[in-house]
Amino acid sequence: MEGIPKTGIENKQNSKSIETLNDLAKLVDYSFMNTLNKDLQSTADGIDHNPRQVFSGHYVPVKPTPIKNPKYIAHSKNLFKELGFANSLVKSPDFVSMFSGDISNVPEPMSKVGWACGYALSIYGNEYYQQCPFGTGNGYGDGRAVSVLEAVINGKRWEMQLKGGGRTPYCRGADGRAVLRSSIREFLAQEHMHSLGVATSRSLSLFTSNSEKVDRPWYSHGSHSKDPDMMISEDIAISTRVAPSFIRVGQIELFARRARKNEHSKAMEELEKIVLHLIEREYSDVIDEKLSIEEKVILLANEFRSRLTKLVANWIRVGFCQGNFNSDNCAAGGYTLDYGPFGFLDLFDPYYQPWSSSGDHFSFLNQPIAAEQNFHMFYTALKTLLNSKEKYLDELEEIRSGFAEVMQNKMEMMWTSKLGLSTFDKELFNELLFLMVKTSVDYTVFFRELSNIPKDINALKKSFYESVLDKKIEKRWEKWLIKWKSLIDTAKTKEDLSSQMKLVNPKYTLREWFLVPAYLHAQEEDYSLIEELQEIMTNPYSEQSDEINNKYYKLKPLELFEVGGISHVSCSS
Ligand SMILES: Nc1ncnc2c1ncn2[C@@H]1O[C@H](COP(=O)(O)OP(=O)(O)OP(=O)(O)O)[C@@H](O)[C@H]1O
Ligand SMILES: [Mg+2]
Repeated sequence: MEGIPKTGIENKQNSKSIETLNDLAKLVDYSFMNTLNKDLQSTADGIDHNPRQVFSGHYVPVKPTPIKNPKYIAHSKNLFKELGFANSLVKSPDFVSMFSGDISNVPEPMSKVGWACGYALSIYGNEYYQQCPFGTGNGYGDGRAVSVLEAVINGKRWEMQLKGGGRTPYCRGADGRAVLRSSIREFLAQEHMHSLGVATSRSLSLFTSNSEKVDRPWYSHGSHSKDPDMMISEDIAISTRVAPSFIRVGQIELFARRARKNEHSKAMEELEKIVLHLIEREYSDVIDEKLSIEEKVILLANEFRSRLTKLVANWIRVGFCQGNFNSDNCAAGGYTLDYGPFGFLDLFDPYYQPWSSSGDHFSFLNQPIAAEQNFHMFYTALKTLLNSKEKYLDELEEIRSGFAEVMQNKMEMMWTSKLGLSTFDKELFNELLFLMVKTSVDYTVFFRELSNIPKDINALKKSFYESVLDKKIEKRWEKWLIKWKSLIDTAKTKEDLSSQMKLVNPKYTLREWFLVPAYLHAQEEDYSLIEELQEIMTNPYSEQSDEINNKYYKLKPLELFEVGGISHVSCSS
């Protein structure tokens, strides 16, 4: 299992557990402030909450806006343990203040001002400027995400970022807030993905406000409408997410676009600085500091290609669809970022897409292509740094043009492991795809049942949404199973193979219809379902109690298909 790729910092443990904010303050390290540029127009106090253009610099000092009357909802016990945080820390008044947005009284040397970053947007390989209210791209970036801390904890560098932390210059006139519903989804999903062994940003804590609400478009009960059909008033929340950095492909693009257009005298220097920063934060274990910038760029492209292809193959392995895989939602460290209109598959559908506004671009089995489009934008940005040096341009081009093949290999390896085989069998796989679509199969239940190495197709029928099978299709399933059995690794005992497959095919995934009651109850101040889901979904490969099995290992009820807010969403807020 792997989480976020290692940062290469020596794995030094904290000398003692972190019980107070003062203990945490001793570990802070804002070294990026020495190497990156601050926006020159900003003032040091960070009271900079109105939308405006940010023309240069890598970050803008921003003071987060606290939520009123913060109330604890959840924290990740797993991440707390990894960081060496005592569980009692989460309820201490100074921790609650800080991670609900009030950093005005944090202990020295913690910064009393946070920061937000600008980034560009490309959708499916096309540069966009329209989403910026000024039409220039200078007003787009972290509109509601404010980082508040960087620290080296247990030998790893972590950045902590409030999502929903109030307006920043990039807010585009919006409120800078996140609602409780979407914050619960993101909070649970990040830790679930980590437990599934998929690289991701992590969840630290989640606080809601006891008294502040905002209006958001949403669906009326049982609505089949594609877009929300009403406005609702929702509680707001701040969740804190944690990663080695939050640099996005879009961020590298922003500086490359400025350099390409020679927008100001430091544009090229700022591009180089952000790329070196990315390498330092996310790739220092594989890229030697002493190499030339060109050599570093080549290694970076190669390693990011490797991480991104692995990431997307992993998404497909666990049935995850990111939903809005634009370049600004694509972390340059190669992990999952932005759990907005994401979804876990119930019914297997290659075109499954939880975000009703995206068409097929970001649909389930198109994610490798969407990733390639983001990689193309990353490549285009990096090219700007190679100073027309042919040798390096050729190498970079080769990495770019090899993306599809590397992706295909990773996909084949992934399917091979899901099927418990040692080599990829195209014919067997294509027939399975056909049958899964034809029979309307539940993706998670099917692969988990297959992991039991059933003697006939009866056990697999548990995963079929189709209750009556066409005779011809039934015969094809039987034939398929016989062929599959003839190909599985006979050197292994049935038990060994089954255990191996169960480590690849999760039993429990965070389906949207599990999340809906959890956030609805939370709106009534009942957080028990959040706790229950947290427990179950951080052990997704384990066999759990019969009660949990009956409740969470099952097909999606038919009446929930095509219902707005359950089967699709139109925005993430
Ligand atoms: N309520 C809001 N107030 C201000 N800015 C917002 C708000 N909602 C979204 N944004 C900004 O709009 C852009 C696009 O939104 P998107 O849904 O991709 O992001 P998000 O879920 O807020 O962000 P992230 O990618 O940081 O997880 C982002 O730059 C985001 O910061
Ligand atoms: Mg986003």
